[in-house]
Amino acid sequence: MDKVNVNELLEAQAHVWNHIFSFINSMSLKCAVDLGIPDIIHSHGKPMTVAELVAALPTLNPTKARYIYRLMRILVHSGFFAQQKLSHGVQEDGYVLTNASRLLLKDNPLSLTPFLKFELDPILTKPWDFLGLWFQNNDCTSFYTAHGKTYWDYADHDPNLGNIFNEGMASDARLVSSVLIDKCKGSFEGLDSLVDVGGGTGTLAKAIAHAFPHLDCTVFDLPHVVAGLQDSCNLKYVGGDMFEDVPVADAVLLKWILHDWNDNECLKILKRCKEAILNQDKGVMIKKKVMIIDMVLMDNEKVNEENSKTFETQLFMDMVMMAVLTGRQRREDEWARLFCAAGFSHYKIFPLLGLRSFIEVYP
Ligand SMILES: C[S@@+](CC[C@H](N)C(=O)[O-])C[C@H]1O[C@@H](n2cnc3c(N)ncnc32)[C@H](O)[C@@H]1O
Ligand SMILES: COc1c(-c2ccc(O)c(O)c2)oc2cc(O)cc(O)c2c1=O
Repeated sequence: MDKVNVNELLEAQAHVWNHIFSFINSMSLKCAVDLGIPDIIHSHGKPMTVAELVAALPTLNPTKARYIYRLMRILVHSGFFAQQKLSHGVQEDGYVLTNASRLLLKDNPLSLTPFLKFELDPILTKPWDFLGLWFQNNDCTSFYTAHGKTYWDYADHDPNLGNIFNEGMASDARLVSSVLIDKCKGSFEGLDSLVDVGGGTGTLAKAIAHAFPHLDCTVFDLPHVVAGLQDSCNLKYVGGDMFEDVPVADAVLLKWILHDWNDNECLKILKRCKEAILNQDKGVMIKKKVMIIDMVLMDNEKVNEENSKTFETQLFMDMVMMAVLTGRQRREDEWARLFCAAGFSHYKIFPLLGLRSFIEVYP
């Protein structure tokens, strides 16, 4: 302690405090979404004063009205709302949306609210309280330590969790599909068939089938996930287990699948995918491939001030995969080892999806 000067001591204290309270950012955001604040400001159509906001909150207890500006103050700080002058010459400010809060509007087709609701549901946040204990016991995940059962057993007895999960995944798939179809069009051209392995309820495959009407698309997921879902012209649902067998196609898509699983499990999945594309007897005209949408974890040495928030978010997701499932995020060298071990010859990474990349892997 002697060697640390007073400024350094106080800076260190501030750093520790900031991290002690960081969860308040997530929870304040969840609170604003629970109260419907982004939609209320959006419907107002012009900068909204705190008094107008308070008056428009349908379920607000009147004794809490005087606290709303404090909730808004932290959310302005974290970039979810901004303040603008009401009009020329008027002193008072009103709240407006930012690009981030526009992504939380209920009617935005790309809304991330379902993903927020899934990730911040108490069932998913409880495991964080048990992380320390998990490091000291034999449990497979901190989710198990918190709840006494795996995520899958929990979901079996709580259908609501399955619904929140599917809606969260579908909301992400909507955003990704809009970017993918725009930026990676060329990757789908020339293919006759595609299977989306672990495709959930089919949000991504539906968008691809719509954008490429000549492409036969299959959504492949566990039988209970696809049960009762309706096929349409160039889209069909198939139930099964990706560790056993994957339907044949020119290309296999794996979005947010491999990060759920450990290396041995990924190897099994990738081998089944390779068999699926090689069993499609089409000669050499079509370049068969496995298409992966997942994170490529940044190398430590490449992290700088500009990209440090992106790296932090990637690390958050890596921790989520550790706490809830047995998966992980992987660096490029870790991906390359997996592809090689599964018998693929080469790969290309297209860093076009923000935190995630589009990776093509060739047999
Ligand atoms: C993280 S979700 C990803 C869903 C979708 N690809 C997306 O990104 O929106 C993982 C998906 O894998 C499916 N899944 C898990 N185990 C599976 C298995 N053995 N065979 C096929 N699908 C499986 C789950 O049901 C779930 O829909
Ligand atoms: C709760 O588990 C999470 C999954 C998941 C659930 C069920 C399955 O059969 C899976 O294969 C995966 O997936 C994700 C994916 C994410 O990108 C973030 C998550 O928090 C989760 C889960 O928590």
